[in-house]
Amino acid sequence: MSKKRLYELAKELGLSSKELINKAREANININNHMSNIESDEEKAIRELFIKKNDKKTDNKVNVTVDNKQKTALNKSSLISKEQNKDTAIEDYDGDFNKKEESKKIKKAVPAKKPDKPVKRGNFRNDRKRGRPMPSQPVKEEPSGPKKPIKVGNSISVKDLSEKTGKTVAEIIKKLLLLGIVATINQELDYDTAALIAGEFGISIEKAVDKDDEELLLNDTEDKEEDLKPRPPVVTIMGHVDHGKTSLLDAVRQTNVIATEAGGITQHIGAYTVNIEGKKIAFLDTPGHEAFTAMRARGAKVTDIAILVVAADDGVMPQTIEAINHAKAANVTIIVAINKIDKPGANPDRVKQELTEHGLLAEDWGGDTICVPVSAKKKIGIENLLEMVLLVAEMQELKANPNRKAKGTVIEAKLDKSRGPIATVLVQNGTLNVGDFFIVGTTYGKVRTMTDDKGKAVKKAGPSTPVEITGLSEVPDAGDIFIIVADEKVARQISDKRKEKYRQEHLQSNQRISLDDLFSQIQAGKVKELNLIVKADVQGSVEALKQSLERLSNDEVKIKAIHGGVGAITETDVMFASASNAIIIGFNVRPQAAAVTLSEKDKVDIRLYRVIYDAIEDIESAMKGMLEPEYKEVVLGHAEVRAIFKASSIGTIAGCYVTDGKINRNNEVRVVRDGVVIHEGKISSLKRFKDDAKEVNTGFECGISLDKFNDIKEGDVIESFTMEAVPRK
Ligand SMILES: Nc1nc2c(ncn2[C@@H]2O[C@H](COP(=O)(O)OP(=O)(O)OP(=O)(O)O)[C@@H](O)[C@H]2O)c(=O)[nH]1
Repeated sequence: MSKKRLYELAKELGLSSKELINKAREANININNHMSNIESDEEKAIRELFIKKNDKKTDNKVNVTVDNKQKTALNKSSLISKEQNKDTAIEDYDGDFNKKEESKKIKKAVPAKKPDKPVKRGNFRNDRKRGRPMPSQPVKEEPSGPKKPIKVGNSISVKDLSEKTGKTVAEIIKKLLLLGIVATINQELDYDTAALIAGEFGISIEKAVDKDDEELLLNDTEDKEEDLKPRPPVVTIMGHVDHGKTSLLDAVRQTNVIATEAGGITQHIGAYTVNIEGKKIAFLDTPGHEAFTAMRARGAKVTDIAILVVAADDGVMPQTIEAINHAKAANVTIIVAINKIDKPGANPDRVKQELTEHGLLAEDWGGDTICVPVSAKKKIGIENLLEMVLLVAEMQELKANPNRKAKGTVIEAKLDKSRGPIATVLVQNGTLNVGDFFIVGTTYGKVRTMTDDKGKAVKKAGPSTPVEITGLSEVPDAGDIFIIVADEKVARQISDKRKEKYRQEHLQSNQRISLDDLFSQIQAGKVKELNLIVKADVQGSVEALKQSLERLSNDEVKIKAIHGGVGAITETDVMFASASNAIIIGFNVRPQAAAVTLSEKDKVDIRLYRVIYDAIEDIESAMKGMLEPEYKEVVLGHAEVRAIFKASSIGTIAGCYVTDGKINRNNEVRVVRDGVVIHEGKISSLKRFKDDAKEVNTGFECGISLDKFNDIKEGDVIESFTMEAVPRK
């Protein structure tokens, strides 16, 4: 008799695998995971155990706890074994209420589940970034002012300082006036000024980390266990090139479209949701581990499950291994889809064999990695794969609280000509509503419209739902965290704070490159690279400019267009330029007012053009200065040493006669004795009689002293010269 898998038995009993494992463990039947095989006597014991338990429950008049999930399992199990289902599942669970009542009672019964079953949830997995508890409240002030130091971030408004210190606004403004600062109630004071003013009142001040302010503003609270509801899993598809990632994504999407809404036109918004017998799975649409890792690098944790596609005719390849490592590093469960099983050369066992070398042991070989044979092309095994995804998701007990302000991650973002900045956001917790104010990265906005992956306008989006939104003030980056805030003021405040922080962190003071003084900066700093940010009215111009400008690079100066985009020059562009010491080139676009202000503050050079050629020519000529110029020595004149005077205070003074050209005090000189250069250096003093002279011309006498050189003799020739840069071609 073939052994039964635990999850199969769970299905039959209408339980989650996790519940069954827990129950089995109570009875000392040791089972590792939902894929474990169960001996027939164990199966019997479990059945008995469960039936007994259940009878007890019915006796005690406790509602049987079958949630929707289990109900689906019940229904599904009927496909497998209708008879058994009748015998065990329905009768055992339904106890004394009739079938019609079932769904109503089932729903009602859910909350009773917890107290009824004190099962320890050891491996509770939760991918949401949990909000930290609120920082302690600001110190309560006594009328005389607080004893403990008050916390102030990088800046604080006069009003807030008044509140924190317990002093009136007038008192603070008066103190400021005494310091020569004319301030208004809403004026932001920097930390040092705030500290000074507080000090005047005998109140000490402490630097608060910016985050504290932000956390207070975000007012993010941790969800209570009882508020958490199951949420759909979020899945990423990874694998080696050509193993069928895109085909599989399409196959999954099509399976769903045919099953649920025939003819529905799907939109590519970066993610989509599939519906499998009432249960949802969210798929991220960008295949490959690069996108996954780029997101993770930005601190975003989006994926719950990774489907690793391995072509059955090709086996484990370098990117398969990479994908395994990336998924493991992110602690994401891997399900293997052995693809292309329709091909004549397909060898699933070889794939499994190769996977063992990378720490993935197939479950039918005794391990716990689910491997599903599929053909993306022939649409074989897709539903089975999706069922496995749901099974793993169930084990993970993924949960979120739909009844709170939404929080999520940007999956994709772009600038749309007519609609402005657009982002696809995956809601990870809470529910997103049209009209919500949000902060995302350094930018903010208000959800104006929301569209789902079927192109349908929606008003709400719950956990694990991807939606495309409009109403952003700028285009965010993929991986940016998206958080709903109380109102526009808070959104703007946090955005300002983040922008300022970003600016502070990336500001390399006095190292700004500008086209005008590029040359001298290069000389001083030996800069060999010119970073450009290119903004233009249309994508075509962006690309054309980027390419033409980068083509100006040569061996000595590299031109790098580090960023290109369509639309006005924004504050973010200036920040980016500031951070990367770049020059902004605008073609047929204007900078926004805030961008101009910031560029002046941060000394970011913005160049605006209406003709591409002008832009190229400008950079080209700046580059000529930028190149380390070739130097040529130019001799300016000679003077003959005719007498030597020693002065204790100055040292040796050479009495000279300028024979040709001129001697300029600021130019370099060399001392030539019998045709040999014995010294090169600077003039320390040049005099005509008693007076200092700047320059002495041919035919005149003068007194010359040299800097750090006294060994000068009668008959020496002092040659004045300069180095002149020769612009390169
Ligand atoms: N016979 C067969 N061919 C398949 C199957 N799945 C994908 N292919 C083919 O394999 C090739 C690569 O498939 P893609 O889906 O583009 O693979 P990918 O992994 O997305 O490739 P990249 O996007 O280049 O990384 C295509 O020619 C597909 O038609 C399958 O199940 N059976």
